[in-house]
Amino acid sequence: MKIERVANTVSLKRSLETGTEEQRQQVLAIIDDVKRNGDQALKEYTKRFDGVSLDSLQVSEAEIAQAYEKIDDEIVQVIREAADNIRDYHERQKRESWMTMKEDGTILGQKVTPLDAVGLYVPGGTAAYPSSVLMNVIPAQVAGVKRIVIVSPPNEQGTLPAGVLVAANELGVKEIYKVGGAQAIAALAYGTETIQPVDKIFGPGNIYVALAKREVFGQVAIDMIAGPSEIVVLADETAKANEVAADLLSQAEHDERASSILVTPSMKLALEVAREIERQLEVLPRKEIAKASLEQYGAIYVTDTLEEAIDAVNELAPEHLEIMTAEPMNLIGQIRHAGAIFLGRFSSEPVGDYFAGTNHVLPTNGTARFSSGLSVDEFVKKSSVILYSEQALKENYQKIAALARLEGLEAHARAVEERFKK
Ligand SMILES: NC(=O)c1ccc[n+]([C@@H]2O[C@H](COP(=O)([O-])OP(=O)(O)OC[C@H]3O[C@@H](n4cnc5c(N)ncnc54)[C@H](O)[C@@H]3O)[C@@H](O)[C@H]2O)c1
Ligand SMILES: N[C@H](CO)Cc1c[nH]c[nH+]1
Ligand SMILES: [Zn+2]
Repeated sequence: MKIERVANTVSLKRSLETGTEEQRQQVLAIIDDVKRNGDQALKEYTKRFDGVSLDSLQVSEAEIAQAYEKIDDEIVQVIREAADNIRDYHERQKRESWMTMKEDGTILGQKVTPLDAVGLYVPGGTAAYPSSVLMNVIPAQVAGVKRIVIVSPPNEQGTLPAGVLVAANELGVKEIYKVGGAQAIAALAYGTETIQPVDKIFGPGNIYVALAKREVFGQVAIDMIAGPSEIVVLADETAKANEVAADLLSQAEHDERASSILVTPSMKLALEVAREIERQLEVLPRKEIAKASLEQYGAIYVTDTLEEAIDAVNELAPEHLEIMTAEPMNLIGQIRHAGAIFLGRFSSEPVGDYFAGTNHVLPTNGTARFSSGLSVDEFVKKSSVILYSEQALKENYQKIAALARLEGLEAHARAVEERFKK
């Protein structure tokens, strides 16, 4: 990997795929077709893009049972343990409704209500992660969402990966449909004979999925348009090069467009990590993907001081930040932008991807500057509650009317005055 000497101005070489006008038109046509022709359109696109003809779109009990036969019992136990950790963490994020009463009898509050129905898109191919099923479904359940639907494109055998089905079944998800791409997003937004519409759509996918999510936004809510995975490791001379290299590779193997960056004031560590990466890369099964990712989007930045390195991290605003310095806890206050912060050498990034309990759906592409990872908040909405007493309105209606007239809204003013007309 290339080593660059930098001060505090660095940039993450990010790639945000926006799609072509032709792809957008194609997505619009698919959405329109699903709106008009429902299940029939879903089955036709599944045949065209996924190469399978399906009689039924819904995953059957028999498919779930077959999935369990393909997965070791020990892995099922591990899925359960990870699910418990994720549930425990997200329970702490739960917000309660609240009310407050003033002396004049006014009651103000906020009513927290779970969304009625949400849809989770699970991408096809090697990106069908059982862990992402846990990370999306559990916060929805903690929030109290009643109806949770999963959609995902079928494989050549006309079913979904065993790990995805087992993870979904372990959480008690009953509605799982074998449909992917823009057609799945259209079905979740507008409904078909088989798939009832939902209120919000979650989950990553390829460019067709991303474009479809953008198009249906407004009809339904969407979570975010997630970009490729990112990791920045902030390390000093106390870090172990083999561990830093392994963690950088853990995200590079996700995608050719993933970005893995080391920022360090130690040239010695930089040189060792570069060598370790070459060594470890050679024996990685997903070597080609990781190599392409490191070549295009990877970097080792060497700064003069640790302070400059911290500035660089804030500039990068990464999805994942690992701090491997002598006293990682002492630096946390200076980190302003990062989706998740992993402290110390035993908090390797995959700990968060799978098991610690924190969510692995995190802001990418620098959006950690202004947004946060997936949480229970994304599965609820909040209604303001107002109960004004007679005394409170009597004392304040003339002020309210004055503000209304300032805005030229006479009916607003008269509405509050009406109560006190002699
Ligand atoms: N950011 C994250 O957290 C994260 C996690 C996992 C996966 N991903 C992303 O998910 C994506 C997975 O992509 P994938 O393609 O394997 O699965 P996918 O499920 O996103 O897309 C498959 C579907 O794309 C549609 N499609 C394919 N070619 C088409 C065409 N020419 N016209 C119209 N529709 C077409 C088909 O309907 C097919 O079912 C990758 O881009 C990966 O980076 C991101
Ligand atoms: N690191 C990914 C998000 O950036 C999430 C993931 C799923 N499985 C493994 N990793
Ligand atoms: Zn990962």
